[in-house]
Amino acid sequence: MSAPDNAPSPQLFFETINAFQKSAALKAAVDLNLFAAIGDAPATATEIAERCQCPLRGIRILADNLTILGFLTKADGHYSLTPSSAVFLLPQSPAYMGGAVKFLLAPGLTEAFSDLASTIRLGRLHTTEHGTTAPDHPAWVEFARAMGPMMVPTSQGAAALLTLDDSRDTRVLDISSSHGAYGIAVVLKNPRTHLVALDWEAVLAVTEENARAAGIANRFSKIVGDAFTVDLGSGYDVVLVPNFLHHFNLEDCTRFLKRVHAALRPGGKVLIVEFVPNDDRVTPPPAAGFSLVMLGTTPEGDAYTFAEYERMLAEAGFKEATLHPLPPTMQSAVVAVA
Ligand SMILES: Nc1ncnc2c1ncn2[C@@H]1O[C@H](CSCC[C@H]([NH3+])C(=O)O)[C@@H](O)[C@H]1O
Repeated sequence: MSAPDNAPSPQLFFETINAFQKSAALKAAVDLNLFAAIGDAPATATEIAERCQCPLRGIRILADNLTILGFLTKADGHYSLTPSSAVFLLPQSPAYMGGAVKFLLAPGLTEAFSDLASTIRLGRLHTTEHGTTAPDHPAWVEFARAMGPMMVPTSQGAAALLTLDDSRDTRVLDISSSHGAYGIAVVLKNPRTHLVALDWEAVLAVTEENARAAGIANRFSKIVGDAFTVDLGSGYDVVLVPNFLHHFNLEDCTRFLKRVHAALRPGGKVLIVEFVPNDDRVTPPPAAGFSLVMLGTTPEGDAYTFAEYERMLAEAGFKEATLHPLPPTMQSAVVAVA
């Protein structure tokens, strides 16, 4: 006789309280280069241990655990990569995400979650005053180096939403350019477009490196400094605002969007990329869950709904706000006209 679906179970408690062990196992596999050690041919624990130059016991237990988690499959004592692991966890893959481990599990970030109760009770971060919104926060250089490959599908989806006039020279401003993936994707699609990238100085060095590698160095310039106060310039055809607004409160986002409106030419577009939960704020889980990241790492950030973006954009002077999910990613674009 099987238990009814709603029978009390401690399973969720154990899965959640031990979730840090899943992160630790995946981080160990990336650190030990275990996915590359398997590659495209099934391998035994002994073979993997030899290739990783580790004692057998740890590799066998780790490989079994990664199989339980769904990163590997196991048949007849041989481990293989799943299609997703081959795409995202083999270092030679263009979509390799192993580098993101450095940012996502950086001590500063995990520490921010070490006493969430205090953060909630105090109504401010328990570790630092400004969290990741501090000027020149060093985590953003790590982010720019580590997260670029993860942003490629989202940036291409976002670029596909924009049609730029190819009968004249056009200009795009990328706010919080970081790795540069968003601005570069637009410029690569539009041969007469010039990219202006804005971020902190040390981060812009990474943007510039990536712009050069993408072959657009001659259509690239920078604005260094605080996006809330630095001169943004004017007459842009498009302003990209990817993953920036969620760090701030609604009033500051609206104030910022007014600046963006003033920087666009009439009829120009703002394209925001964000985690956009439904009005219930609990679905879809990946987008809705992002607000916890902002609770842990910023003083006032949040994941805003489309209705909230519509209000902020209208107040800032924009019209025709539309929402565009960017599958297969968990993010959406909000586009509006100046
Ligand atoms: N006040 C600020 N002025 C300029 N850049 C900022 C500011 N606050 C945060 N940033 C940058 O905003 C970025 C946030 S992460 C988002 C990066 C990129 N747009 C993406 O979608 O992947 C980081 O690169 C920070 O350095």
